[in-house]
Amino acid sequence: MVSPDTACDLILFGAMGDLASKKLFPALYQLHRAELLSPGTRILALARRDYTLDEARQAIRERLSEKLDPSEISPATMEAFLARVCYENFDFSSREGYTAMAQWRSEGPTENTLILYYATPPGLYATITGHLASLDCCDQHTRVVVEKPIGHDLPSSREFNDQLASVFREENIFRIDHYLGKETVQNLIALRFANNLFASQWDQNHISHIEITVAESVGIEGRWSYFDSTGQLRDMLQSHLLQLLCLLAMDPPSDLSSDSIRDEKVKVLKALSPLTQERIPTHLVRGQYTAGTADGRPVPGYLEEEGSAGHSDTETFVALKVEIENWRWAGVPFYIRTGKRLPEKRSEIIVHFKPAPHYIFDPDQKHLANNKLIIRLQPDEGMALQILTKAQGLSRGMRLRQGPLDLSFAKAFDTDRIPDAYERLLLEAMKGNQYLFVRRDEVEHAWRWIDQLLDNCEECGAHTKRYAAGTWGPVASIAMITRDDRSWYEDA
Ligand SMILES: NC(=O)C1=CN([C@@H]2O[C@H](COP(=O)(O)OP(=O)(O)OC[C@H]3O[C@@H](n4cnc5c(N)ncnc54)[C@H](OP(=O)(O)O)[C@@H]3O)[C@@H](O)[C@H]2O)C=CC1
Ligand SMILES: O=C1O[C@H](COP(=O)(O)O)[C@@H](O)[C@H](O)[C@H]1O
Repeated sequence: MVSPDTACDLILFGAMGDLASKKLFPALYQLHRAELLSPGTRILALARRDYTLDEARQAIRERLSEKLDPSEISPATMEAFLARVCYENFDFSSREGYTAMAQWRSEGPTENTLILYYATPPGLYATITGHLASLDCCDQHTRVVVEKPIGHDLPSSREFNDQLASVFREENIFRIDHYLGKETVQNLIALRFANNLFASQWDQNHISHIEITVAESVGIEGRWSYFDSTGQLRDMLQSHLLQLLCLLAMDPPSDLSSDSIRDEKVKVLKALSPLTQERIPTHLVRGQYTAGTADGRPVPGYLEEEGSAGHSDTETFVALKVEIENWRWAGVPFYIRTGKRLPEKRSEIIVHFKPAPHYIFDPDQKHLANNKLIIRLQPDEGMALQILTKAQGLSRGMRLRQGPLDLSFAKAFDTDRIPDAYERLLLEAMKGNQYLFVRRDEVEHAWRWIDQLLDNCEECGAHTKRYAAGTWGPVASIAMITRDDRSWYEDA
């Protein structure tokens, strides 16, 4: 837990945007409510709209009321939280406005740690950094929190990382991948390295293959122009899915320090087998949704979404087979898929263990033979280990039955609420702990792998395939895994 003594001056660039309304202010409010913010912590909200301080606080109050459960709001707590918040409006691209920010900073205690949070459209990150540098607003202790995407490809991410490095020290740069803040994602470290049962079985001797599914039922939610120039590969695979893969596949770090964990993740990224042009037809499926249904309602196709240009080959779904070229994982495929407008919001990892070396039961039950560990990241956070037992009853002989050892975190630990990822991430940034943030070399190795994949797709003229909203992606995704005599978990 963070010491509430760590007083910070948190400056939020883009404080009236979607991310700030949906995630950042609710997370800050929850930290305040849990008394995890130091009494001395101050928040400066910056945006373009011309609000007075009262209007800005009212806007934040309304957004919090929409977002939080009524039981979490008390007028006294809300007012005490809002009293921490100041507001300034200016255009971040013009130098002048930054003086108001510097003024606010100079009015507070100088010992407060300065944290700058970039929650603006990514096109503004470089401009803001440039102004902060030229106005001498930062010192060697200033921290910066940067939302994804960090660049659009390897060259642009390097350029931006170089610029950040010219102003901030790497140990003060907090690159967000909000999946790392999710409790269930952090639990991968506990599961793997606190339980020798799993630690000793976590390799190609015992595991046949692993599935990672991050499915969303939403479409692109009014972000057509951002999404169309990005796509699911860059938006989700380059960041969240590769991070999940790293946490699943990395070797044990020698301790829990930021660098020990990140060193191990980098080794995985370096060992990813390239998706060459020869492999693209069998190892990669990209899809784009057409009209269909979501939660029982008809929904438009990607090309009919608001803001659409009417034509595009951008993928809203991707499925791929990834191999890791090292001793631990040789010959173990990782099947990964993620998409918009799938039947439900569900993120889960399925670890398929190999069958026992010698099989003595009815041959007609051999299909049951593999143990599976199902890690539910969201919703119904928890995990289940599918094991084989004897089917109960006198008439059944030695028949096998598969059943789960099921652990639902909410039920087992009587958790009333699981903290949102941003609560954890803001807390760690205030503490100065980087283990849940992405280091420069991780971002760049991830881009290197994604760039070659996209280049190879283009070279071999691979196009996106269509799937109806409300289905599990193009049929080619099922064919990809069926070719290996396997199936995606929900089809099993
Ligand atoms: N929204 C989400 O769920 C997620 C967002 N992100 C990332 O977070 C970042 C912010 O996204 P999001 O909140 O959706 O963006 P929005 O477009 O909703 O918000 C942008 C904010 O920046 C302000 N702003 C924009 N241009 C200027 C300018 N020239 N001068 C001053 N203020 C400006 C806006 O001010 P005003 O409102 O006054 O115009 C607004 O407060 C992006 O990098 C995005 O990729 C990452 C993960 C999820
Ligand atoms: O970063 C992003 O993540 C969200 C999905 O996050 P989740 O926590 O709801 O699983 C995704 O919708 C968005 O496109 C992407 O930019």
